Amino acid sequence: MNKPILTKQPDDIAFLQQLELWQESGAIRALDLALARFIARQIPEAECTDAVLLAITLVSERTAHGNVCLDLAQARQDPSGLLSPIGDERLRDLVGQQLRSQLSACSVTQWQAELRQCSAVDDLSQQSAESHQLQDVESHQPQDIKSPQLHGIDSHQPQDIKSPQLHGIDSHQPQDIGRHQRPLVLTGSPEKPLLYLRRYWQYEQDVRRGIEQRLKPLPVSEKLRAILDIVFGPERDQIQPNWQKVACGLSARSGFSIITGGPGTGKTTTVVRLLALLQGLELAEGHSAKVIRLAAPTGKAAARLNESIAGSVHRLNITTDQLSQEQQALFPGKDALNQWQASIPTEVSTLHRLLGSQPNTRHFRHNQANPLPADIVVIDEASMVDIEMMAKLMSALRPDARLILLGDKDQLASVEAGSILGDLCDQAEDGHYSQKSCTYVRDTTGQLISHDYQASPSTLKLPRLARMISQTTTMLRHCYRSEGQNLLDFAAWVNQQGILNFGMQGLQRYFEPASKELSYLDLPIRSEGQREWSDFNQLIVAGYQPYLKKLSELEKLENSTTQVLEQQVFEIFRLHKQFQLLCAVRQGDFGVEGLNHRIRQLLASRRLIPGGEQQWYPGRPVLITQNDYSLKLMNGDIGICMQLPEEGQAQTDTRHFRVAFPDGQGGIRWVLPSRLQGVETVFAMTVHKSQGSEFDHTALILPDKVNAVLTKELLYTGITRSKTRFTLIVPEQKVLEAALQQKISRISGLLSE
Ligand SMILES: Nc1ncnc2c1ncn2[C@@H]1O[C@H](COP(=O)(O)OP(=O)(O)OP(=O)(O)O)[C@@H](O)[C@H]1O
Repeated sequence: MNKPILTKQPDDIAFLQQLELWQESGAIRALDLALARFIARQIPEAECTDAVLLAITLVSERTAHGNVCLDLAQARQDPSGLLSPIGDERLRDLVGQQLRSQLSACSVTQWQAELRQCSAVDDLSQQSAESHQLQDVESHQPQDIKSPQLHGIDSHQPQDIKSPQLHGIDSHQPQDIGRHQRPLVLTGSPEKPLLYLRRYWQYEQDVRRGIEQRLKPLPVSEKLRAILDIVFGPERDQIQPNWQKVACGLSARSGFSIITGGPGTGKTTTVVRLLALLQGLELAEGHSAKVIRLAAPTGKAAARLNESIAGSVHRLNITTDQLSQEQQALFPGKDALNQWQASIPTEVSTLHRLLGSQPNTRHFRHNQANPLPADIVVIDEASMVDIEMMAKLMSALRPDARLILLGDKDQLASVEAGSILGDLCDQAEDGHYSQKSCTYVRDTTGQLISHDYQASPSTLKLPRLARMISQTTTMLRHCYRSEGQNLLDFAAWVNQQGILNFGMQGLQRYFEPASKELSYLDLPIRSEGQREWSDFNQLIVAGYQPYLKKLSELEKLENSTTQVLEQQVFEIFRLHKQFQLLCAVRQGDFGVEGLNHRIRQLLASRRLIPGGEQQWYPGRPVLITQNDYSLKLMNGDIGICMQLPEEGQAQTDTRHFRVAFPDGQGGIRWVLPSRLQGVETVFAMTVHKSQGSEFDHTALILPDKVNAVLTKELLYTGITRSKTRFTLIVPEQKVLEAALQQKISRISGLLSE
């Protein structure tokens, strides 16, 4: 049955003209409009309703803001969060009013019905759970999603949307678009209908499948308790339950597990003990050790885990005389213990490197066809992993490989779409452990999970997958850090949105009287509307002076050996890590761009760095913004420009700039500035970019206007980048108040029934 070939021109469609205005106002991207136009060309006129085009535009626009899909009911009920903020007030009102009138023009039921009728939409919403499952399997066939044409739409490259291949679809009959090639997927329940761009739907399916196939409880050896006792040593603290032990027990019986917790709760310590437990179980049974791979989403996070995991493995040091006779029988002799300890890896790579990223493609060397040769994979800082990367990781794992995710669920979600760790840990606070899990934990770890964390009637209301994931998730609840307690208490207050109960007085409690750990700076407006920056300047100079002073000594170094030089450079990096200014936004006087400029001028005026406008100068700290495999530099790495004597010519005056980067293996990598492509000055850094890093003292400056990116998660992430001191810089108190009340809400269907 052939439908007529289309003759309509998108320019004839009044709603598309309205969308042009939306794009000009900044409410949607050119890409969102291009997608709506493209699909309008492909589908019969009768299907091309305003409601359909609106849904396409919104789902595309929402993914740019971190959402995996569009919840139609929620969009209709609360349109305030839809579309990007519009600067021009008149346009804001006009576009807002147009959006509201479009949304109120049809009910959610009608909206779904029109989408179902549309040949660009693959309707999975009415399928039974069983056929849904079948669909998952079917849709996994490579031709569904791997065709370059569809990657064109999905990968959001406008030029691909106009690719001849896609026009090819246009010039043929639209009904020829196979169901599995339709660019949109409608799913969810009648109460929560979800519309996806197919690529994101597929990613979510891959992640779900990867988790589900690992949730079946694994057999657990009866030696578990004995080995766990060796790994943890004699119980010193009386905190009950010891959540670290609970985490090891729950993770040991599942192919998928999550260990979450705030700063200093012992995530790294616990994962080292867990890996020791898993390897110990293998070795005690006479099997060979498992292949373990450790990874983190950025170079910086990988380097930090590298450091802390090496320390934790070292502290694990188990000796024969510590063991009882029964325990010695499991690991007879020093060699067996050495072999056990050596089986725990300390090398951490980035996730991209682990999967084998290939230049200029979204594909990785390791995938379903060429799985990663690993039995156990640990991913740290998992909150930073977006849905695409998680899906690629799941596809690259062997079906029998264990996956362990570590991270702080309360931190900012990934920059790209998805908030996987947050979604998976949504219920972690309350535990929801079943009776079976509690009995298992008691029998294998000796820990008693109190009633507060056991399953309750509310557990039954959770989706099935959420209930299952709760049984393999542990939230570490005790902080073992000896310093910065006041700072962590404040972070917890921000995270729990204390402002809703205690107002701003609740916040003052932490800052008054000013403690060494927490300080508060405002930037009052003095004369002629000018702000008073003197306290800020003092803070910045005090923060950056130590490393810059040390750097100036370096320039005077002559005849030094490489070793001495490197020691000096490490000292410069140590001093540099003492302080970091963080910003919430990029643009404006209070954003990264304005503040980098201001700080450069300030430091030059104090003769701490050279004046002038040259791009490179000694003391310039830089952040790598894109992976560069040839230089072995990863997104997030920080380097410092230095002026050094040329190697072998120390006594001459020939001096050159080099950018120094710690190589993560105890050495320094020197790079010519001209070779660095994606770098930016980092006197000021966004909170997003600071994820995975830690500094002794961080100062977080807020902008002077309320902004959608200001959320409690952003504040929490900024505060927890500090080890010992935190300074909050607030030009306008109402902006802080708004940020404390705002929560990130990202739409996904990961845990939907
Ligand atoms: N059970 C414990 N008993 C005593 N000290 C502990 C315990 N667990 C962790 N620690 C100590 O607490 C500190 C923080 O531990 P760890 O680095 O494992 O935490 P983390 O959650 O990974 O921290 P971060 O948030 O900084 O990544 C370390 O000094 C560690 O030695």
